[in-house]
Amino acid sequence: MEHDDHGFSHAERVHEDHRNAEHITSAIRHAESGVHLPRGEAVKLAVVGVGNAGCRLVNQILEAEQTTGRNLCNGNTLLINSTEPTFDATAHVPEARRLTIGDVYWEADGTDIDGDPDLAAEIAREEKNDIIRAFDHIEFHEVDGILVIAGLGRGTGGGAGAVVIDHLKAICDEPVYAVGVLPADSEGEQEALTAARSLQSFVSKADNVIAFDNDAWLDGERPTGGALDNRPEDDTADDEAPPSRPESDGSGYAAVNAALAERLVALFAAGEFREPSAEEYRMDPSDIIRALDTGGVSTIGYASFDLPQPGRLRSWVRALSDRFAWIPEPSWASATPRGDEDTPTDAAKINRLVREAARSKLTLPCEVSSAERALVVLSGPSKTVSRQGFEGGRYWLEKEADIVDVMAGDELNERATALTAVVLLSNVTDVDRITEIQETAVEHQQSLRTEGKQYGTARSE
Ligand SMILES: Nc1nc2c(ncn2[C@@H]2O[C@H](COP(=O)(O)OP(=O)(O)OP(=O)(O)O)[C@@H](O)[C@H]2O)c(=O)[nH]1
Repeated sequence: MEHDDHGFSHAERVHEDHRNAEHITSAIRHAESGVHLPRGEAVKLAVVGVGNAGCRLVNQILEAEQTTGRNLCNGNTLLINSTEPTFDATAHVPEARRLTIGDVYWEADGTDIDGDPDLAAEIAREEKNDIIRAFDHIEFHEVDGILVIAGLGRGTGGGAGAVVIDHLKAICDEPVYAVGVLPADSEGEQEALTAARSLQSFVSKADNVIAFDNDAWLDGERPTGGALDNRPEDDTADDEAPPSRPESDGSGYAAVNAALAERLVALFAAGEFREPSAEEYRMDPSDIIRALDTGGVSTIGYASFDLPQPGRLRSWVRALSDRFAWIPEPSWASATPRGDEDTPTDAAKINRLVREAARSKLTLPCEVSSAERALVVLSGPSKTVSRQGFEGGRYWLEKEADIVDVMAGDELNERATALTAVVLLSNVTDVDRITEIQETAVEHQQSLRTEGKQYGTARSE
């Protein structure tokens, strides 16, 4: 196959020209959308956890920041819950940043939110002043957006979470995104109904909702007889089994929370490492905001592989010869590739990695081609990042996965020990799990009506 001076085949050249034209369009869109993050500046988001799930996940994000050396929120955190979360679940968040709502109700007549989103929403509206005062802990001028995180299947996250988004929108100009956790099927019909309603109100209020499906993520990882499985061992009794919910300390969620936090930090804190990179390939963090501009529901894919590490002696010799040009590098120290080689194997690997990320277990499994926009971020040491492979992966996402608007950028980090691809698919519309939850919700609402029961205890919005 014939290649031009830049090593592109004809098809790749046509694609490259198209891409250059897109860069210009993208610059115009940036100017129009008012997103003006300086290149190389990572996005900073304040993270607000509402309810138990939200509080645990904020804590987990802070832990992921520590282990990865990335910085997503710069300490801008706030927890809002109707019960005091356990210390373990919030250890990384200072006490001053934890607000308890609804205790007046509890003290007056023992009323507890306990799964009731209408009551939770009413409380969050009545305690608006306390919530707004708690927002003082957030340095709004330091952040590019707010991320409200909540489980949608019960009262505090689903009901109060939506009102917290309203309060935030009323006082700040930055976009307010949400992370909404969908309940597992085994939790029951009431949780499905609450989640269906809460998802609808989150989508209408927030600028974008990144969804996480507990059903897909807990499935198969549910420890038998462990905290997540309260059901009888006989699988045939599944239909009659009572709804199961993990233990109240949330220990059964540890693995899925770690996976979600890892993805959120890898995506939003991308651009944090600012090693020199070819300008046209460097990750532009404003693209994250542009990708989320679609509104609707979004999902994240992730793939990574560990890089072979050179032995200690080899890296020491390499470091020496990098530092002092007059010290020649012995051939045995160069046994693993270095520098800017772009071998076909590298290219194929990177291309595969991008595909794997898009085909990986998404935070919300969906039909990838139903996404309106996509953003791919590749992160790793420069010697492992094959530009050709990355372009191939991006090309695949556009053509094979049939997504019209794909943004891409790399983040070179010489200290990384793994090569990572993160894919954000925004405004996905073909999602089986959401359809399933909506169907269960409709059936449950009908059966409640037939039985003459009321949903929730407080007035609805
Ligand atoms: N991934 C994940 N999901 C969770 C976790 N805790 C709860 N959930 C999910 O989130 C939903 C809401 O649960 P909680 O956060 O405990 O409830 P809440 O929002 O505090 O509401 P109330 O219990 O009514 O006060 C549940 O239906 C679960 O699907 C968690 O730590 N991780």
